[in-house]
This record gives sequence, structure tokens and C-alpha cells, in this order.
Amino acid sequence: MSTTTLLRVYPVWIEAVGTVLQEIFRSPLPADTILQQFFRKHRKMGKRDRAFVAETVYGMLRHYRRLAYAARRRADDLRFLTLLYLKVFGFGAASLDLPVRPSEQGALEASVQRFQHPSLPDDPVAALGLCYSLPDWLIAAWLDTLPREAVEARCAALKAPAPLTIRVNTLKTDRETVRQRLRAEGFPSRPTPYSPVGLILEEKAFIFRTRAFQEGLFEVQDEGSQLISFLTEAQPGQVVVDGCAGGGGKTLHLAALMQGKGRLYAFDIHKARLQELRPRARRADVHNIRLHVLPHNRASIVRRLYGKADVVLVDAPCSGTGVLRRNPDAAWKMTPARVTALVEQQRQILDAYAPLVRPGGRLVYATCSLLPAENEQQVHAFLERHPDFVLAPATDVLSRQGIVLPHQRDAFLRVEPATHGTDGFFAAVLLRRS
Ligand SMILES: C[S@@+](CC[C@H](N)C(=O)[O-])C[C@H]1O[C@@H](n2cnc3c(N)ncnc32)[C@H](O)[C@@H]1O
Repeated sequence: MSTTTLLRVYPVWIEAVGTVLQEIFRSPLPADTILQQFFRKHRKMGKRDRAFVAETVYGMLRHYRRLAYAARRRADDLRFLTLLYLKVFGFGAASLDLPVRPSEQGALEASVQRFQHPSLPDDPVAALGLCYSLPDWLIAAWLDTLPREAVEARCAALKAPAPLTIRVNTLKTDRETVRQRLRAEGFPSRPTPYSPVGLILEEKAFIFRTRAFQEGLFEVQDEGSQLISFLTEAQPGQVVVDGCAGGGGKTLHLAALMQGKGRLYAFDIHKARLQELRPRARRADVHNIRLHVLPHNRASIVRRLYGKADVVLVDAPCSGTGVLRRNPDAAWKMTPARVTALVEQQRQILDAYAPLVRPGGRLVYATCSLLPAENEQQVHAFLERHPDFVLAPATDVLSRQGIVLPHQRDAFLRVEPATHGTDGFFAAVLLRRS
């Protein structure tokens, strides 16, 4: 007896997918924000309808270029592209009853064939770009420094959905306790291979309603992101600055490493992002954070800290090319010109925050980018401008804390989905000479 269910796909679902996609391409806002806005406007949509729309939108963003190639003349027809996507990828284990019009049938079947067996160009940039639905400029930048097989593995891994990973709040509990608590609430998980405080949920689930979450026992945070805070080796009683704190994912981890003791400054230029940190800190029982919205990086609070910080973390705004599996729309919104502007912004932020580090203290620079211009090149240029800083091997810093990170070839930390199963992160530990 077959257990496959037949799911009827309603034309309004297809329409909803098209509306959301159109807005994502039009707006500078990220896809998850647009989806949330859409669902807020359509409160009557049920749980299953929302899941269908969200999953289909994300899937289409992941494979957009190849879908458009396969659809040929109908590439501008979002209804057709959605049907094509659903024909190729389906939705979960259900078999789909799609609202295909008889006039669309032939073109759809031919497009499915072209999607599954594309005739790829000889040029490796165009071939990989089409095959993995990524822009040529990005593939070209990667092929400049990596062999084709490594680029292909990276592209393939960035196309797979990311796992749901959490960081256990060691201010309140330990990893095994959270694992048991979540299992008891119906959410089994396994330990992360590298971070000693992470768990990977066996299945994607809405875990914000669990008691364990409401009690502040964990935060959702990718394992790569968790490793960045360990590079700071922040200690209780220290003066620690999180210069680009955003919603505070890493700030909260720094607070846990400091055991809630010492001064932890969270700076950001965006008030709304920093505001997200307040309720998260309350839930996590963190009370040593001082939040400051900066009009610019030479604000008086920043100047007052010159030479005083034991640790400064610069988790810089970047292209987000390391987190494309979570934000696939970024591939289509980012441009080489935008990357150039980001590199300049990162340089300015680094130069503004470097004077805060006390002699003998450390600056940790991190991005979720996989582009050398934002990473290695940015750090080498920094070291040329600031001869009072030296690079410390990231693997040494981690191994002192019992973290063994494979596939590291030099002093930098590099993790990504293809090699570590994490999001793509880059980091450098820069020590200020005493
Ligand atoms: C990669 S995000 C930070 C993510 C955050 N650290 C976390 O772990 O959740 C970069 C942040 O830098 C902020 N930013 C951009 N320019 C800045 C500047 N000049 N000074 C401080 N923060 C800045 C952005 O608003 C954004 O929140």
C-alpha cells in the first residue's frame, strides 16, 4: 500500500508564490522579511499554505537561473516558473496535483527535460553559474583562487537547505540538559561536531514555542557563527566590545563566555537591529551588556574606550556569500560594485575600532563572506596600515579551548557548508603588540 499523499496545489498558492517573488526581486529587503510581511497581510492563510509558499519561494530562489534557462521564452512568466519548479522538485513527500492548463502541458514537459539535462556551455564560469544558479561574477571570483572541483563542491553545498542549529546558553545550563529537554518536548538533536555548545536539530521545526527556548536555555545560531566568539577567548571581568552587534547573536555568546561578568559593549549603527538584543538578553539572563546606537564610529563612547578594550569583535557587514543557503536571494541582489563598497566600509570600521584595543589585547575580524576581497585581502591590508597588530593562528586559539577544526591551511579561520557543514565564515585574530 502506498503511503504517498496527493496534495492539491491551489491556483492561489501559485499566485502567492509569484507575488512574493516579484516583491523579493523589486525590494532591497531580504526574502524572509518580505515573506513575513506577506503572511502578516494574509492572516487567514493556514499553516500548510504558508509552509508551501515559503518553501517554494526559497526553492525557486535557489534554482532561479536554471529554471529561467529551462523555461526559455516563458522565463518572465512566474506562474510557469513556479509550475516548472514544482514539477522538478515537488513539495516534501507528497505527490502534487498541479493546476496545469492543457495549453501549458507541452512547454512544461519540455522545460522539465531542459532543467534536468541542461546543455552546459564549455566556459566553466557560465557552466557552473547555470548549473548551480549563481551569478557569473561570483563563480569567476571563486575560480580565481580555488580549483574547479572545490568551487563545484561549494556551489552544490550552498544549494542545500541549512540545518537548524542552536547554541546552548551556558549561563543557565549545559548542552546535554538542553538536548534532553528538547527531546522530551519532541525535538531530537545531536551535538555539533566543532562547537562545544551547539546542537543540530534532527528536523527543521518551530522551536520558539518550546519551554526550553522560553526559559532562555538556547538561541538559534549557526555553528560557524558560534566558532567566531570562541576566537575572542573573552573572559569574565574583561572589557569586551562587539562593534557590529546587530541583533546580538554573537554578543549573547560573548556574555556567556564572560559568565555575565565584566563590561560588554554592543555597538551598531542600526537602532532597530540593536533593539532585538534587549528581549534576547533578558531571556538569556544576561545583564552586563551596554547597548549604544552609534551615529558614526568616532562617537564619544567609542573614543572613551581607546586603548581600554581587552577584546574587540568586528563582525562586519559583508556580501553574505557564505550564507547563501539561508538567504538565496542575496545571490541576485549582490553585485561586484556593492562588494567594492562593502570592502571600503569594512576598512573604515576596522580602522575606527582598532584604537580601542589595549596593548596586548585582541581584535577579531569576521565575515560571513566567501570572497577574498572581504577576507584575506582586507586583513592583509589592515596589517600593512597597522604594524602594531600581528596575526595569531586561529586554530591555536581554538585548540586551547579543546576545539579541533580540520581543513585549515593558514592562520585564518575558514569554514563553509562544503567542508564543515556550517555556514561560510571567515575570521582573523589580530593581536595588538604590548
Ligand atoms: C554581519 S551583521 C552583524 C551580525 C551580528 N554580529 C550577529 O552575530 O548577529 C553586521 C552589522 O554591522 C552593522 N554595521 C554596519 N556599519 C556599521 C558601522 N559603521 N558601525 C557599526 N556597525 C555597523 C550593521 O547594521 C549590521 O547589524
